[in-house]
Amino acid sequence: MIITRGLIKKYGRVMALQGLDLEVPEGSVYGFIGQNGAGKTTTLRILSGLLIPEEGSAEVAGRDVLRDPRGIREVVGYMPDFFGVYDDLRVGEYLLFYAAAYGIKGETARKLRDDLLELVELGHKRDAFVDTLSRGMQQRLCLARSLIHDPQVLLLDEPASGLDPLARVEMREILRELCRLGKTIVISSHILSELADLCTHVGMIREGRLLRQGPLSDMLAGDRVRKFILRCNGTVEAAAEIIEGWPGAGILSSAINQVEFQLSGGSDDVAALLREIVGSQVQVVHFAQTEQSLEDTFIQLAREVNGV
Ligand SMILES: Nc1ncnc2c1ncn2[C@@H]1O[C@H](COP(=O)(O)OP(=O)(O)OP(=O)(O)O)[C@@H](O)[C@H]1O
Repeated sequence: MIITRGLIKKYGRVMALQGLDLEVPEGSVYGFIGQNGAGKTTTLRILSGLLIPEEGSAEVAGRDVLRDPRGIREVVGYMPDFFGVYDDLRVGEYLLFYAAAYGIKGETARKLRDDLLELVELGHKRDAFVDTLSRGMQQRLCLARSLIHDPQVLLLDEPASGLDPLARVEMREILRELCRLGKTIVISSHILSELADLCTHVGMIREGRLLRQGPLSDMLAGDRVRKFILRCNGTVEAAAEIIEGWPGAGILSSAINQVEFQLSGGSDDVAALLREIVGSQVQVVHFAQTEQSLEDTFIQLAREVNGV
C-alpha cells in the first residue's frame, strides 16, 4: 500500500532522511519506530504530500506523492503530532468545517459528523467547545478529522503521546476498529511496548535510514540471540554452571532458584542444553523462552549498526 525508494530529505545541512526504503502492506498496522529526530514526522509528511523530498520516490495506494499530490490527499488521512484547535468552534462544527473542506455538505456532512463522533466516542461532546476537551479527547477529535474523507490509509504521528493509560487504551480500541474496517494504518511512536500490542508490522528508523522492517512476529523472534528463563526446585547453581560453560550461552541474571540467560544458535542448541541440565539431575520446574521486546530488538539493531 505504501512504497518508498531512496527518500532523501534535507533541512539545510541536516539530513533528515538518507535514502529511506519503506514497504507497508495493505491492511497492516505498521509501527514506525524511532528515537526523537530519527525522521518519522518527515517521512509521514512526505507520504501525506505536505513535504517534497530532494530525491527518491514514494507511492501510496498506487499514487505518486510527487506527480499526484491531489490523489494522495484523497487516499491519505494524516494526523499530525501537534495540532491546532480552534477555540471558538464546537466539536460538531469543527468536523463540519473539515467536511466542507472536502466538499461534503448538508445532511451527508451531518450524518458523517455523527458517525465519526460515535466512532471516536465523542458523541456526548458534540456541542462542547473544542478547547474545553481533554488532551485525549482532542486527539480523538483530530483522528475523526483525519477520517472525514474515508481515506484508505491513515498516517498517525504519535497518536498516543501525552495520553494517560486509560486514554491510551481507548485510542488503541479505536485503532483496532479502524483496522477491522480495512484501513492501512501507519503509527509513529517511540513508546515501543504500546506498538507491540497493536501492530502487525514494524519498521525501525534511525538517523533517516531504515534499520529493519517486517512482520512483528519476525521482529520479536528473528534469528538473533534468544533469552530464556529456567527455574529449579532447589538452588540453581548446578544449572548455572552448565550454562556458563556452554558455547554461545551467557547468564543475564540469576536468583536463588532461577536463572535468566541468552543463547545464540538454533532450536537444536536449546534442546541440547536443556537435555544436559536435566541429565545432571537438576530438577527443572520451568523453562521458557522470554519474548524479546521491541525495545530489545531496537537497541540490539542500533548497537549492530554502531558496531558495538
Ligand atoms: N523544519 C525543520 N528545520 C530544520 N530541521 C528540521 C526541521 N524539521 C525536522 N528537522 C530535523 O530533521 C530531523 C528529523 O526530524 P523529524 O521531526 O522527522 O524526526 P522524528 O523522528 O519525527 O522526531 P520526534 O520523535 O522528535 O518527533 C531532526 O534532526 C530534526 O531536527
